Amino acid sequence: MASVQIPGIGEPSITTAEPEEIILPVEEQKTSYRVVVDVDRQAISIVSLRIGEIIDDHRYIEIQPLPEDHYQRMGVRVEEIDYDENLDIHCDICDTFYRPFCREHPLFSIPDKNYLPSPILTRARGTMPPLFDIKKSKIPNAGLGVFAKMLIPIGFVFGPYAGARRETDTEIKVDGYAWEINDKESEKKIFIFPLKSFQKNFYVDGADENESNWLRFINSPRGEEEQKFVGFFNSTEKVYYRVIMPIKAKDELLVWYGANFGHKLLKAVHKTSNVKKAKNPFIY
Ligand SMILES: C[S@@+](CC[C@H](N)C(=O)[O-])C[C@H]1O[C@@H](n2cnc3c(N)ncnc32)[C@H](O)[C@@H]1O
Repeated sequence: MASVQIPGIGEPSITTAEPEEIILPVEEQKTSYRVVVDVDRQAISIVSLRIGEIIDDHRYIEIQPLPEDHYQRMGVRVEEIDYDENLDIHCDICDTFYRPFCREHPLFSIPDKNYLPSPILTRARGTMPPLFDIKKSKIPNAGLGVFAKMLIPIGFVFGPYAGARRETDTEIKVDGYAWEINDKESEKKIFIFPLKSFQKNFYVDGADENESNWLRFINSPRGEEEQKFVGFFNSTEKVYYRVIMPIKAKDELLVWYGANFGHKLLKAVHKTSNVKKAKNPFIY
């Protein structure tokens, strides 16, 4: 799976922190690291193995080895008092803050499927990784939705959301397919690393299936119990979707659309707005 990368390792735009200099005791220098799915926790994890030690393949499904220098660039723990929403992430599994992200439970990016232009398959459908199906949503009147074919663990990241760039909202013709990228006061909880300001607001509009990718088929949850997936920005001004609770095979993927549109949709369609506020800087 050479094309799969851990954000911050393969993609410096997400986490470009200078590594803290960590001097390991001689014993620990003989350690090797593996990126795995931890089947018990249903999450992406890193396991460390001493020389000669064998991975517990009842509990872990190995994805790829992790070079020592990459491991050293992963996050360090920060106290809640030092927490900076622009630099740090809250790991939901450890319930601890890390800069820039958790050393044991990193994010793991799953790329879109390569799309070969075709008259019978739109770009949006053709970019969907083989882990999913598109079919009628289980939410009444919500149209199509995306369903998992297998367990999707905590820590998987999909994206970026693809679409046509729109400079103003008046250019958006269909409601519900455009992400607004901005740095307004009201949308402060954006993960920006390194710190920088966006030049101006713009929109990524996925309404057209031939200008977007499969993420445009993902619906919004009706309440907290359905919220397993969140959208977040990074310094590349792109929107990614991140799994925060395991998604079981056959479950529909539902992503919280953000404070503005998400609540508007819930109020308009389901007469509720019961979605949890989380302390993660990626969630806004
Ligand atoms: C990003 S699209 C999702 C894909 C869409 N269902 C389709 O078939 O193309 C967002 C639109 O889906 C519908 N939708 C998403 N979540 C919904 C929900 N919880 N309840 C009702 N409609 C929803 C709304 O029409 C919304 O504008």
